[in-house]
Amino acid sequence: MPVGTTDAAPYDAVLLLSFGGPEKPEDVLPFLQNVTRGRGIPDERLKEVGEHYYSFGGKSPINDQNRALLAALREEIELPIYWGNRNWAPYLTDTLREMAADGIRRAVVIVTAAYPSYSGCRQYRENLEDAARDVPNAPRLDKLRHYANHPGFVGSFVEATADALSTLPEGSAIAYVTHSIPNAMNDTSGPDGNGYVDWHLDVAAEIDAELERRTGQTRRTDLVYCSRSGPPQVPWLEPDVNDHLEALAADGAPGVAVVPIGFVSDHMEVIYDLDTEAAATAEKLRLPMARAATPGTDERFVTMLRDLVLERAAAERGEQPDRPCVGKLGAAWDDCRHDCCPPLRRPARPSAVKESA
Ligand SMILES: CC1=C(CCC(=O)O)c2cc3nc(cc4[nH]c(cc5[nH]c(cc1n2)c(C)c5CCC(=O)O)c(CCC(=O)O)c4C)C(CCC(=O)O)=C3C
Ligand SMILES: [Fe+2]
Repeated sequence: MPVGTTDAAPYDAVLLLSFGGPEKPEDVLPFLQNVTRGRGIPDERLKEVGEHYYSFGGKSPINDQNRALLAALREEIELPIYWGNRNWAPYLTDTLREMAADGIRRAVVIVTAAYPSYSGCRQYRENLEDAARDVPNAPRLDKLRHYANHPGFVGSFVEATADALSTLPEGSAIAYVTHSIPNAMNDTSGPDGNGYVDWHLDVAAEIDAELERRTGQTRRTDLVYCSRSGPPQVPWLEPDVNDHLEALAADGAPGVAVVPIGFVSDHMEVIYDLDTEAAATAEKLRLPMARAATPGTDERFVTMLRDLVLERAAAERGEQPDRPCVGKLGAAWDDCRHDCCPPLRRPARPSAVKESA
């Protein structure tokens, strides 16, 4: 049954908030400027990342992924669902303006990033604040809890990993992959620090455990990283997926399932850094590799998002909803603390979404 307007009270809309990406070659440079403004990314790295986009015709997959997710969500949720991005059209400010014009007073925000960190959480909230400041009568906004350890998200990756392994030789390894971030950013991720790595390790352990329950087999599994950026002297989370493939090949691994648990859909990092670059590394090493699917519009993922909207609505009405989660970390907080996931080089700014003290 689709979620009706009564179940979702006090919300009168949903906002899908994403990163955004270029649609055509002329968009690539202005997009990269939006993303990296004031972040000290070396020109070399920007040129390189620009080439990743040009090699796909200047078009990122992320916007079409979000259009597909919107269509799937609209089948499940009867409230109006809006879409806005941090770094490309439809820009968040325009979306909030449209919501205000439509008379939306209070919306629940789905972010297409599942884990705590400045890049995946507070940066989205700061951009909401910046956008809301420019919009008279902007709606009140609540962001869903981090959902990486929700059974819907983990379940989707369990199936995808099982599918990938089924195409590989017996005894193949699993490489869980996420976006690298500066070590210093991980140090302050989540309310107690190290949240980015801890959450990924917990999700990986749950997928491992479920696959072991199903098959009775254990195998080598690791958490590794892609898409490192920033100046070379700044330490980022390692090992890089390509170095890891070298290590697996040297150890005689019969194959590897590459499982992008850090990504909710096929972003550029997935189709370039994994499907293009890492796949070429594996080929060179003659290491059989299969990349597991991302959640995208998988039914478990879409149903999870619907359930999280209902859960949050119930909590805001003062009820005590069930908060499904797997792993050892427990369900995430609804409202982030004002001091969690701070920016690296300046104090935390106010955020448009509710925070706890
Ligand atoms: C943790 C994390 C996620 C996952 C959470 C989430 O999904 O938000 C993520 C997602 C994404 N990152 C993306 C693209 C880029 N990220 C960059 C740069 C950076 N990412 C960082 C971290 C993350 N990024 C960081 C610490 C930087 C350094 C600069 C800075 O501190 O901000 C750069 C600049 C060039 C470069 O430096 O590589 C680009 C172009 C796209 C769009 C892809 C598409 O088009 O499909 C998506 C979904
Ligand atoms: Fe990024």
